[in-house]
Formats: sequence, C-alpha cells, structure tokens
Amino acid sequence: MDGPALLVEHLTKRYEGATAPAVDGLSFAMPRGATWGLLGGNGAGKTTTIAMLLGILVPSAGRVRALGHDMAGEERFAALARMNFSSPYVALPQRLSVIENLRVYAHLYTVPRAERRIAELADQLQLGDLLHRPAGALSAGQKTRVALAKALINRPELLLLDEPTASLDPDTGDWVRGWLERYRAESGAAILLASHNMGEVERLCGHVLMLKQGRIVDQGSPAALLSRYGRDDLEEVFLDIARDRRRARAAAE
Ligand SMILES: Nc1ncnc2c1ncn2[C@@H]1O[C@H](COP(=O)(O)OP(=O)(O)OP(=O)(O)O)[C@@H](O)[C@H]1O
Repeated sequence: MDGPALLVEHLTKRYEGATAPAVDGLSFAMPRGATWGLLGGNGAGKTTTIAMLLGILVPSAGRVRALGHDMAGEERFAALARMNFSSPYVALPQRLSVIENLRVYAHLYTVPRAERRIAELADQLQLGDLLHRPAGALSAGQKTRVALAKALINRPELLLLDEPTASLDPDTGDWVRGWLERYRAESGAAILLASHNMGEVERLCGHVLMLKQGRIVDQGSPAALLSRYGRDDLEEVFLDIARDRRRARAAAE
C-alpha cells in the first residue's frame, strides 16, 4: 500500500483537568523503512504520542494514519496486525512464563508457525535460559529483552519503541541496537524510537523530532542538527533546545 509508514496530522492530547496540552498539534510523515527518533525531556509528550499512534489513547484532535490505515476507526485493526511496540510502562502478564507470554502474543497476532518464530527470537535475543521462568521474576534488563521479543513476534512493518534500552547494561544495550539495525535492514520495517540516549539516537536514527511541551521545536537528521547548532554531539543539541539556547547562540553570532 502507498503512503508513509506514519502520517500524523495536528495530533493533540489534552488530559482532563490539565492546564496545557500534553501533545500540541504534532504533524509529521515518517517514510517506510526509516528509523526516526522522538527526543524530549521528561514530560515532553513522547509516551502520550506513542500511545495515540497505537490507538491506545484517543486524541483530543488530529489524526493518525499508520501503514495507510486511519487509526480512529475499524481500519486500525488492519494496521495493528502489522505493527508492534515495546514500552517499559506496559508489563507482560507476570505469572505466565516467558514462553507462555510469547505464545499468547503469537496467538493474538495470529503468527504462522508460532513455535518456530518463538524459537527463532529466543535464539536471537538469547532468551533460552529465561523461557520457563515467570515474567514477573526477571530483572529489568531481562524483561526488556523479552519485551523486544514480544514486539518482534509478528515481524512488524512498523515498530514503536519507547526507551528500548533504558534498563540494559551498556554491553547489552549496544547489542540490542545492533540487533535493531539488522532487523530494519532485513525487514525494511519503519521504526519510531523514543529515547533519552543520545548516542543511541545518533547511531540508529536518520531523522530526529525534538519535542518540547508537546510540540516539535526542531527536527532533522542528526548531522543536520549538529551543524545547525554548531555542536559535536546530540546531547549538547538536546540541552540547547531544552534550555532554549539556539536563539541566544544565533544572536551572539
Ligand atoms: N494519564 C495522564 N493524565 C494526566 N496527565 C498525564 C497523563 N499521562 C501523562 N500526563 C502528562 O502529560 C505530559 C506528557 O507526559 P508523557 O508521559 O507523554 O511525557 P514523556 O515525554 O514520555 O516523559 P518521560 O520522558 O518522563 O517518560 C506530562 O506533563 C504528564 O504529566
């Protein structure tokens, strides 16, 4: 089907009783096969955005088309079958073992030859020793790897990842990033990644959306952003934006 992986138009969320919207008129089109980063400080609106992209949270205004389907109506089920996500805020059923969890999700996504797919993912994500342990008894890093296996169970064409390496040690985090790069290269999937890890974003993302108070305040490739702010790494760009220093720098030049 034609069209971008994600088409987002004027997406807005105002939580009941809140004085300001959490997400405020977001618009962007993420192409198929691209990896984009969603960056912003605490409370910038990243998780709220991802929840609306998945259709879990109803927007106050605006619309989302995922893989060509309108996420506001019945059509969204066609898109959801070809998408997946991982989030530290969504726990897997704790009493089920890892393999039981993966079987449940394989069933929900009607994955063909599910046992083979689970074995493949267990091998790739090194879950062999964890498969028969209850999901609730895993360490944070182990849970993250299981959550990634769940996110990949249906070989999604569109993958939404909320802080995918947040609780991983540096070595495992690096390994997961390499693994995501390979998955993207092999599958042609589009990946939207919310992260606080600037190195991760620089390595994986071709385009970055900088969010502040629910709005896109800047965007571009990591290289374009570095050059625009005259910085050597994205962390400094992030701090410039967080502290509104771009205008001050430009005025000084
Ligand atoms: N369920 C909710 N009800 C009311 N307000 C909420 C709710 N969830 C989030 N918010 C508010 O919406 C804003 C955006 O929150 P969100 O969790 O989307 O930010 P975030 O960028 O993911 O932050 P973080 O990096 O801390 O995870 C914040 O001001 C937050 O307090």
